[in-house]
Amino acid sequence: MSGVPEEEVVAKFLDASSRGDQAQVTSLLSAVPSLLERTGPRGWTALMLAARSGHAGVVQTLLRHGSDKSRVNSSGQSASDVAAFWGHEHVSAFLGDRDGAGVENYFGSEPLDRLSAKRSDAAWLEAKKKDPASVFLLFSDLSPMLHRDQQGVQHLCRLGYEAVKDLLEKPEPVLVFLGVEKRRRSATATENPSEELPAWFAISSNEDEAALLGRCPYGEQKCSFASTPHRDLLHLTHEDAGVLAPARALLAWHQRYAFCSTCGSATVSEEGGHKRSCRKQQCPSNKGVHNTCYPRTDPVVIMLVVHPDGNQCLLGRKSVFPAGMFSCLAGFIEPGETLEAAARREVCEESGVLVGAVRYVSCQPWPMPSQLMIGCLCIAVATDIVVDRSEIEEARWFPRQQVMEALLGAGSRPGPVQSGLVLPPKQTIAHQLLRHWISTAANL
Ligand SMILES: NC(=O)C1=CN([C@@H]2O[C@H](COP(=O)(O)OP(=O)(O)OC[C@H]3O[C@@H](n4cnc5c(N)ncnc54)[C@H](OP(=O)(O)O)[C@@H]3O)[C@@H](O)[C@H]2O)C=CC1
Ligand SMILES: [Mg+2]
Ligand SMILES: [Mg+2]
Ligand SMILES: [Mg+2]
Ligand SMILES: [Zn+2]
Repeated sequence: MSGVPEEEVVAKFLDASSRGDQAQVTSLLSAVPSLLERTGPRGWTALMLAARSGHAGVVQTLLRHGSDKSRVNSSGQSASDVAAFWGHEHVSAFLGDRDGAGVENYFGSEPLDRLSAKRSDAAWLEAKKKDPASVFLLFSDLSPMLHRDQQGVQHLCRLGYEAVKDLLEKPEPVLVFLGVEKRRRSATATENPSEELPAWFAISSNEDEAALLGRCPYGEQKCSFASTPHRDLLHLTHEDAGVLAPARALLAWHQRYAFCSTCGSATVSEEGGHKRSCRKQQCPSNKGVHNTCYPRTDPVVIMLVVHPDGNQCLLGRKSVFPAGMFSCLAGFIEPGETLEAAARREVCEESGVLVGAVRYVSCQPWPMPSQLMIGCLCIAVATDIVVDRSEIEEARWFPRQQVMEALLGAGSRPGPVQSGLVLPPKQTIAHQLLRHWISTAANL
């Protein structure tokens, strides 16, 4: 390799990575290992270039040689961001700092098969309740029993039938059938049908918390009930968060809908805890199309509003936020309103900014108590800010660079917080919308 100008070798190496020429990448790397972290224009590494074109083999070779996958280009995009933007999911999965492989938003994973057809099969549900393989999640006032493993990771406590048997025997226990474990990927034709796989239930009890902790299979000392849901429930694994979201939302609904909102009579839990019907047979709520018997999901639109110059975004802060924290604007969708209209209305009400195009990005169940956060990217058409102080304390346009620096400090990757801006944690869709904007703006 001697005699060849170094810049020429770098260009050759980056070009081979972007074309997917694995043989040339390997041979250049064995001659000049320091090529691995050399960059081309706008801070692109070989790993980012290979990821952009979906060259899985080259990406793996570069990772094997120790390429740093957390590195970002001059626009703050990692190789994983670039692969995801170009739709190379298989590449972004193993580059993944995207926790929960393929699941974008916390609370959005679906580890259980809901098996909704079985909710009305009372005999099957009864047998499943007594099945020693069934799993029960125990809640006290909407807080799940949690335990911390040796690595400090928090999990939902999985209790067996024997540990909750007496609670199930009480009159009308608050019990919800969540579903059965999903079949393993290696499923064969001879494998058990879904009905035979372990079932999961959520049960709520108003017994003393200390007494409930005594039922924990991992030992009382290691268990606790979450005390601050907005904080404590954001540190579970993606799988547990995906089970918790429907469980908590359903239990919260049972807690608040003990009486019929049409006639005031008592309601009774049916269909594995997925319906509460009025006991009075003639009640209008028991006829035709109605929505008083079914669990609630309240749609909320959450927006990242981008300035027409493409380089700033609008963020607001409520007075209850920690110092320096700003987040995306959000608001409940009202009856008879499209999500686009709700996005425009809420942004205008809270900040005075006018929005044109609205594009859906992704959504997040938010079980505090049962919202569905519908995440959008919006383009502003008028940028003057007039804040509605009853909802928001302050709203501001933030430059892209400042958001990028704050994101690097917000937990998903190590990095100094120099920007003075604090963003919500990565478990929130607000954070993911900001990441989406940074990773899909120009320079890809
Ligand atoms: N996951 C995430 O990233 C984020 C989640 N969120 C969540 O989104 C939700 C909504 O955001 P927010 O900005 O507060 O909403 P809005 O801007 O619509 O304002 C909230 C106000 O709406 C009223 N309200 C409460 N419940 C409903 C309902 N079901 N339908 C219509 N109006 C209602 C309340 O008024 P009153 O109290 O006067 O009755 C409340 O003060 C919150 O629960 C918040 O936790 C918000 C931002 C980020
Ligand atoms: Mg509002
Ligand atoms: Mg709001
Ligand atoms: Mg509102
Ligand atoms: Zn009724």
